[in-house]
Amino acid sequence: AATCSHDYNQAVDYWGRHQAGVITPDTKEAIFVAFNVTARDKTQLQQLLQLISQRIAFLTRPQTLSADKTDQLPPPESGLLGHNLAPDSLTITVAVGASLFDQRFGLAQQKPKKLIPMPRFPNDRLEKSWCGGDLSIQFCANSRESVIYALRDIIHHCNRYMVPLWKMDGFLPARDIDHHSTAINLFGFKDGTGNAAITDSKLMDELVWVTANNHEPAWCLGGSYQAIRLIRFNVEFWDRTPLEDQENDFGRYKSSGAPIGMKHEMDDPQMKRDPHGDRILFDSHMRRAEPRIPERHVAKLRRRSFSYSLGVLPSGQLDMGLIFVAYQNDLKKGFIDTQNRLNGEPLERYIKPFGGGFYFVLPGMARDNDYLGKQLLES
Ligand code: HEM
Repeated sequence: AATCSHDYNQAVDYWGRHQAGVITPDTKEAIFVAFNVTARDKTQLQQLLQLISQRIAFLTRPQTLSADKTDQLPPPESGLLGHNLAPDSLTITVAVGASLFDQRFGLAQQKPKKLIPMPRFPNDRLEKSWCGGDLSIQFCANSRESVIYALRDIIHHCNRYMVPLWKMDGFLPARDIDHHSTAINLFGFKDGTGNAAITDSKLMDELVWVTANNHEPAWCLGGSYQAIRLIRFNVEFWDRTPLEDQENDFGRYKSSGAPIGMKHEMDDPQMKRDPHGDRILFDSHMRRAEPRIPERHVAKLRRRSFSYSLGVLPSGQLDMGLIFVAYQNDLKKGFIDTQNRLNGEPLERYIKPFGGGFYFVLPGMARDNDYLGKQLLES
């Protein structure tokens, strides 16, 4: 008989050299929220980061709530998870935007060298209310109520010092997470096949984590640049597009995920044996993003995207698409150069980026008496 063995008590360590949620395993649910900081000076900013860090330490481990309550006061927590707080693989990842380094907190000298506000790329139609923010917080877990609980808790404890600007809910197919298969996106294609393996720590240092090689301010070591892009899909148009065109747009088969001309998802596309782009078109998403000239990982980033699905647009079309997320230790060689290679790709007929931002994921914190951003504020 089939067994359901979902372990809600599963916990992901929040401490370490790096924050969790960047190269920890994919989850079924996510929330991305950008905040503006209303703290008035550096001391209040420090209090904010300490508060967030304490909440992360609390929320990401199993807890039993104490029974004492006063009916004359608001309950201390939302109650969404009942009496036992089970983290369900919750990770909370905090990153800072370029605007945090303006004159308010005296941090201009400490700004990560490559951190800039997200520019407009040619196919973008950016909506201001979906862009930027001083902070980005990524919540990931395997159930919707777990990420909502964590978001509500953090806002409850920290709203003295920050206000939410925009929020987007994301998901990955539960069946793919449960089966450890590559998640299928809302175009029906396996998304993540070409990603560098999170188990290869040397490669993660080369692509994702800031190391001494990146010549960043010392406090940045162990951090990473986060690029978030909110990308709307025209799924009605896509669903009327012939399969061959869909597959040529990506350079991979829809059902197997194999590179065109190959059998299996993980097969090498052997682009050297296709020098004229007869098999995998030069214009395909895969070949533009990762031309493999001369080597693998021309795109120096690691993707960790989620799908989103909202309501109906004024046009009567469905509002759904991708929360594209990339982590890299060099925003230029990672997201920006890759996006510039993709500009003008045939896939653009079906996609419209409308929001997001660039942020820098703070280095990790130690298990006790530490807080995120300590190196930044005390450097
Ligand atoms: C509408 C948005 C997008 C969709 C639907 C999409 C989907 C896909 C799919 C299906 C693949 C092939 C499977 C795989 O290797 O994961 C892929 C590969 C890739 N995509 Fe995207 N993607 C989107 C946007 C982007 C953006 C904005 C970037 C970066 C700027 C990007 C970078 C890459 C890279 C680097 C690969 C790996 C290619 C390889 O290693 O062969 N994608 N994408």
